[in-house]
Amino acid sequence: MAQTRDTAPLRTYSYLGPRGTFTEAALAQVPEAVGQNWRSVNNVGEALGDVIAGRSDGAVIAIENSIEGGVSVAQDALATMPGLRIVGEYLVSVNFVLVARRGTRLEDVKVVNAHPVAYAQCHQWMDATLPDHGHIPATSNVAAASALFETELADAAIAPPGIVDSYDVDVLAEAIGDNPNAVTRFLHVSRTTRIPEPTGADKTSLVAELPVDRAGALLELLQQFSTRGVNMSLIESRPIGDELGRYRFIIDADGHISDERVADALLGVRRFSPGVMFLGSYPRADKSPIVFDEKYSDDVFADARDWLRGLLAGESDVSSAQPSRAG
Ligand SMILES: O=C(O)C(=O)Cc1ccccc1
Repeated sequence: MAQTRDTAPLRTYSYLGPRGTFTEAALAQVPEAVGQNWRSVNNVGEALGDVIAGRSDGAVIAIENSIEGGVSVAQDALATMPGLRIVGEYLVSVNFVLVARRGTRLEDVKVVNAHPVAYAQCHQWMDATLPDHGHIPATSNVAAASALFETELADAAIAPPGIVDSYDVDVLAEAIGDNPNAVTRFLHVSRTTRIPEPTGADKTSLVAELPVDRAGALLELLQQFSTRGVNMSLIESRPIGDELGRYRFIIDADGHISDERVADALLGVRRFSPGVMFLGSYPRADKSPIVFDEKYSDDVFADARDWLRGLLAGESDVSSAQPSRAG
């Protein structure tokens, strides 16, 4: 096993490769991964499988794009592979170029290699510029370009701008993404059950199923958060897959599981949902502090609990009169 100078073994992190992908740029932002062993893999399931099997200590996976929305394969993998925890999130700006083997002209491009998420983000440009093109899916943005040198099935590839540093390609068009401000959110996933310390700017992710055939069940799920003053930054449904019409919900809530209001909301979800999975509490990539109403602060929850404990212990209710809280 590889060793550092002080003989501590290097940790291994799996990422969607090969080198030069946006996922690698996200991994480069993970402080504990710097200087460690990076393992390039071909898909999200392989990266998470490495973590579960102990081949890697962590994995970085794309989870959401500002144009395309949730990366469903990553959401489904997290919801169905037990033993994983999210310990961090990172943002990477994504933009794309169209590249080809040297000498290819744009008007000769008939078939394009592209990662499906990248392809979806360039579809306006592709449809306007190459209206009759075909698409071959690639495992990653860099694999799309490298495949140009393995087969001639495609004439061009959608790739990150840095591709020119590693491959001998012509750039046929730059900035072909439909939105120049596109951002992808990546998760750092590990096997640890140790929850990162709260920072005041945290996020909690979970997956919850609804009780079947109950009117208002989704509203009731949302109420678990709203009645504790917890904002949700994401809620997305994904089919469970066993039959039509059954969904699980992927939820990101503002705050940390050690915040009383978040813990109380999780207890509510646990009581209500037939299938709930805690995915982790971790610092937000934008470091923006969570804003919440004073009546949902930790002190107010603790005060209410003390009051109840006192009543159960036979204390009089009079001494614990609390200052009134508006709202
Ligand atoms: O990491 C990459 O480069 C990928 O191929 C996955 C991807 C696809 C589109 C946007 C961000 C990440």
